[in-house]
Amino acid sequence: MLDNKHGLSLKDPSLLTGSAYFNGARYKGDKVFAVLNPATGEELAQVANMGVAELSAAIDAAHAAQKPWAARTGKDRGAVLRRWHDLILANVEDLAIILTAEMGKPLAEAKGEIAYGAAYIEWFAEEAKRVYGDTIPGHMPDKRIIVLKQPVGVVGAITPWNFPNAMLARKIAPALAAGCTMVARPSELTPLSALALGVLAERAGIPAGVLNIVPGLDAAGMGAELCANPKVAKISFTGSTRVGKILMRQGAETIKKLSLELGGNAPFIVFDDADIDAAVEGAMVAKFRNNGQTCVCANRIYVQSGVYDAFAEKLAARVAAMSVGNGLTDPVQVGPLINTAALAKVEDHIADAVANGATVATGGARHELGGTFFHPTVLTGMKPEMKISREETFGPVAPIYRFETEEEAIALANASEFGLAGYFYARDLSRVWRVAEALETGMVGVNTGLISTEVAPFGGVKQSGLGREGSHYGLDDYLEIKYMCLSV
Ligand SMILES: NC(=O)c1ccc[n+]([C@@H]2O[C@H](COP(=O)([O-])OP(=O)(O)OC[C@H]3O[C@@H](n4cnc5c(N)ncnc54)[C@H](O)[C@@H]3O)[C@@H](O)[C@H]2O)c1
Ligand SMILES: O=C[C@H](O)CS(=O)(=O)O
Repeated sequence: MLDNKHGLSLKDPSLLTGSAYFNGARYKGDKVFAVLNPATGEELAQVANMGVAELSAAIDAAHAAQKPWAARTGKDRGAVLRRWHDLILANVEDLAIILTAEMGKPLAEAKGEIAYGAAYIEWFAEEAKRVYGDTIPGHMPDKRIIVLKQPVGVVGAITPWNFPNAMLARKIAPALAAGCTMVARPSELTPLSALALGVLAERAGIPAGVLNIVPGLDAAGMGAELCANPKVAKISFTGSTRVGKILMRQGAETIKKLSLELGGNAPFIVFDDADIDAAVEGAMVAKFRNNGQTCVCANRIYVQSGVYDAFAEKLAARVAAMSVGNGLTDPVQVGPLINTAALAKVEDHIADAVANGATVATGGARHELGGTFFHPTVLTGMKPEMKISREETFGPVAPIYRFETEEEAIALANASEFGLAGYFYARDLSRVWRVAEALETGMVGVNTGLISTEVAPFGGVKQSGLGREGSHYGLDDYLEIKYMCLSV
């Protein structure tokens, strides 16, 4: 698809914009940065390099817009969100092309992400009408107790590059449904998807100042401003645990509310009573979705001794058959890694494992396409002391560890400071309950490798984050509880 704007074949070229959007207006300025296509290295667009001054202006706009936005009924806010949802789905082809071009995931996965992000908007368009309070029997005859739920106020959002549409939609939707306003700073690697969402938000009738999207290279400075500015009530962050800790420290000064969706290191356990073919299919999804660049990806695969060889052989065969290429031009399963740093981490994890006795069952090397393309890889003979056991690979490497007993598998799975997702395959019902309850994760997939949905509470424990996104729980993170004591 190489015609019209920036070499992309878009039905609506106005969706590809490099201008920041805040206070209902677009800003480009003379300071810009380039966004590159990771599959080709070509420049896609030049994007406004906004800084702390522009971010502060956007925060002022969000603050001024918040009370009028909250004063509208939940039903009215929901109707605006619904219009935005409908516009996103009506433009799914263009949004997916922009997403694949800047992030690299195959077009089919990009379309899936757009639909997934829109599902959060649809969900919270409905939830906007259900911000319920309580009445509590008074503690004295002349007292009446009412519990109100009110929006927290201005929300600062910072999002990652791996799901540049859905990770932002999953924050904007509950925030605006609750009556909050938002200033969002997308990843400098993939700002175009966020800016396209802004174009459609304006068309949907989201008022000026309610949603503000401010790209910029100064991630640390802009994050510090969001954390320090007293007009910002809450930080909603999705990204690495490393940055999450920085934001927690910076937000402490003004007691910022926090939603943190951080790093993972998901265990994927296959017991000897599992359906092995189903487990292989589950591992393919849990490991290789988005080329392994997903927070809930299986990072460690533990297989019980009796089925180890059969599982490893089947998985290696499926992985070896995966097609690799430019997700924009070819119907491939695996695109490029986002950048050379990601490629270096994948190679480092493989080299460390092999140096400590692991075997490459398939893959293990850069792809002939060059750039950041890499052969999907399966490693066997893995040991807990290897780097890949304790670090999030965030790439297409499936390390398979052998275990003997259920107790050993649970101990191995829980030996991590992370606790986002975990998966296991087993058919014994008592085992299913024992293992699901024992895993120290926020989410557990049982006989499935795909758990992400807007109807369920997404989030982690330990150092994988705070709070939940999606489901009816997801609105709570954007609401304050107020208790009213009425003398009658
Ligand atoms: N739990 C989840 O829902 C979830 C979802 C997607 C990604 N992630 C995690 O995100 C990571 C991959 O994404 P990434 O590479 O974009 O993460 P990252 O933490 O490097 O960057 C995330 C965002 O923070 C910004 N940032 C970087 N340094 C900052 C600072 N000092 N202050 C403020 N902002 C700063 C980045 O520019 C980016 O916009 C992985 O660890 C992955 O597990 C988690
Ligand atoms: O990278 C993790 C995101 O949360 C993606 S998903 O929600 O699992 O699809």
